[in-house]
Amino acid sequence: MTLPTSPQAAHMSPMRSVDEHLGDILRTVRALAPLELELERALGTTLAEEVTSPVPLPPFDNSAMDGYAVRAEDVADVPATLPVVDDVAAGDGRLHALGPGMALRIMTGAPLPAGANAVVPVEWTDGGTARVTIDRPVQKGNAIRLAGEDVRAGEVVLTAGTRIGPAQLGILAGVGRRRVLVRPRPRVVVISTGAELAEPGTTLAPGQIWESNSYTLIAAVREAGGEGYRAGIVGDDAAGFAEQLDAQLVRADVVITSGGVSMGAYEPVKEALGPLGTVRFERVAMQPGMPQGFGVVGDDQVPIFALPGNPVSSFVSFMLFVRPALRKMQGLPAGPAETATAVTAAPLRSPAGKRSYLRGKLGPQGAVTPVRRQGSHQLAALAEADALIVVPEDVTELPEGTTVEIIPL
Ligand SMILES: Nc1nc2c(c(=O)[nH]1)N[C@H]1C(S)=C(S)[C@@H](COP(=O)(O)OP(=O)(O)OC[C@H]3O[C@@H](n4cnc5c(N)ncnc54)[C@H](O)[C@@H]3O)O[C@H]1N2
Ligand code: MOO
Repeated sequence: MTLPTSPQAAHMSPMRSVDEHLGDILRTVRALAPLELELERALGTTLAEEVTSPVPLPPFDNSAMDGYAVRAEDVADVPATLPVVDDVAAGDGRLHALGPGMALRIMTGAPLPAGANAVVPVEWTDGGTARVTIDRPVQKGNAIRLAGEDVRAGEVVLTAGTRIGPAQLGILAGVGRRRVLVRPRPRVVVISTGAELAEPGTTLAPGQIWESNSYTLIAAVREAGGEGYRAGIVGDDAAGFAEQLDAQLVRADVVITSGGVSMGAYEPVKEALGPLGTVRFERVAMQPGMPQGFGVVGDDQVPIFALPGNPVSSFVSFMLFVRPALRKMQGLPAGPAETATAVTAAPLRSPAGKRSYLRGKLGPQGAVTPVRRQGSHQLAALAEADALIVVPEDVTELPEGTTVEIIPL
């Protein structure tokens, strides 16, 4: 049997910067076409229209409390006893009018009767049903919610590009909408490659490890607003990978692969995608995550991210490159991962010529401590971290007490 040969390191092109690679990606991906969805399905999507209210909100003047609708003038001298002429409950569609010297029992949300200018909370009265004695005077307008004081008719309540969360769904329903035009959540298929990978929950055979990247990546996809699908494990065979990719393309807006992109003899992703000419494999000047592939595949030109297999590398690559792409597809502002600043609580080292994303733990007073294990395979250390510490390409050593950029996780 002839073993496949490794590509020759001598012919490698220079590394691209993180910013150049992200630039290529953001120039390639497009916002997904808008789609009308029922409200029940719209959580987490991004609005693709401006939403206005067809009516004022509240639509009519109404009571903010359970109590009695009165004219404030009639209860200026207390105690005041007034006849209770009727009851108005929320949802009462009758036209009520209040004459001088009278009171109407009224509930929260009920329409304010014509002629009334204040509501006395029941707690300030004897609670009478035929006659009521009121112990405290009220100001005009007390406990009244005026029509339009939340939203005027025709007013914009949500602008295009707004991410729909629970409160946004509430106002959509509140202005009477059943359906809404949104950019959908991108459907992202994750394919893990590697002959050594076994499903978690199974017994490990010699040479095997449990597959973890797809779980991390799918969770990260969900947090970034997408729908993640795990396509399972493909071995180190390029034909098997190509077949799986083909089968998955029908349901994917984006494909992420992990593994099979470095310099080994068995690199199925590189082998299958390289010849297509639409996916570039490059070395990006970063640590971890140096080997990266990106391009488009299939008739629909589906963006594909071929991420390195090391667990920390694939996660960091997701945060730097895939997340901004998913944001752009959702019509959200997309650019480099957002950073904050922190002060190092220990000295740091970083390779020359590469931007490092060290795993760190945030502490009190804006301090960040690098976690003890910084290997690309050290997944437990990643799980301990809550920030990536960014060390620029030209910096190799940082003393304790240096202000650094961090990417909160
Ligand atoms: N001669 C060279 N070797 C390597 C280079 C290089 O430049 N020259 N780069 C190294 C770097 S950096 C990285 S990162 C890795 C990337 O490798 P691949 O993307 O080809 O990934 P694999 O070789 O398949 O796997 C790497 C590592 O990660 C483990 N792995 C893979 N997939 C999973 C998964 N789904 N769940 C958990 N763990 C996974 C795999 O077992 C390997 O240990 O290449 C270096 N080598
Ligand atoms: O660049 Mo690889 O991503 O460290 O281990």
